[in-house]
Amino acid sequence: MAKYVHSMIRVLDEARSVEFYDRCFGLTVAERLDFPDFTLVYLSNGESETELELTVNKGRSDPYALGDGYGHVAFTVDDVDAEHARITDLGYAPRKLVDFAPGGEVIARFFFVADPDGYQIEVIQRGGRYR
Ligand SMILES: C[C@@H](O)C(=O)SC[C@H](NC(=O)CC[C@H](N)C(=O)O)C(=O)NCC(=O)O
Ligand code: NI
Repeated sequence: MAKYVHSMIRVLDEARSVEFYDRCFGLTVAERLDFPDFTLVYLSNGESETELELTVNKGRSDPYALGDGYGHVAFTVDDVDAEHARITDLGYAPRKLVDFAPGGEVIARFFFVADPDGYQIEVIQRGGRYR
């Protein structure tokens, strides 16, 4: 049985990204592997076994092309309305809250917020199918 362990995104500024994921989602650095050309930073909330891996290519300053393939990384929260207000107060400008009902019935309430490199992060109300 394969075990899902992480997703990786490439970021330009390690400190900026670590601060964003800590302030918005309580992720902290579980492991940091530094090499001559790049650094791998593994973020965890200390409970979930899955991590977010940040790759920092040293000397890279031009923004990554995220393309039209990348969608989002998702978190669930206890109170999505309160988190929307809190992340707004932090100055990260989340998009509006959505009651997502593609077939007429609401299947999720969520919002998106862009991380410092432009990766969209989905924040979903916990409950229903989202434990
Ligand atoms: C250890 C494991 O979690 C990894 O993800 S290492 C994968 C490896 N990463 C790198 O070489 C980092 C620097 C590279 N310039 C990059 O930006 O990825 C790798 O094979 N990366 C290629 C990839 O497509 O992920
Ligand atoms: Ni990896």
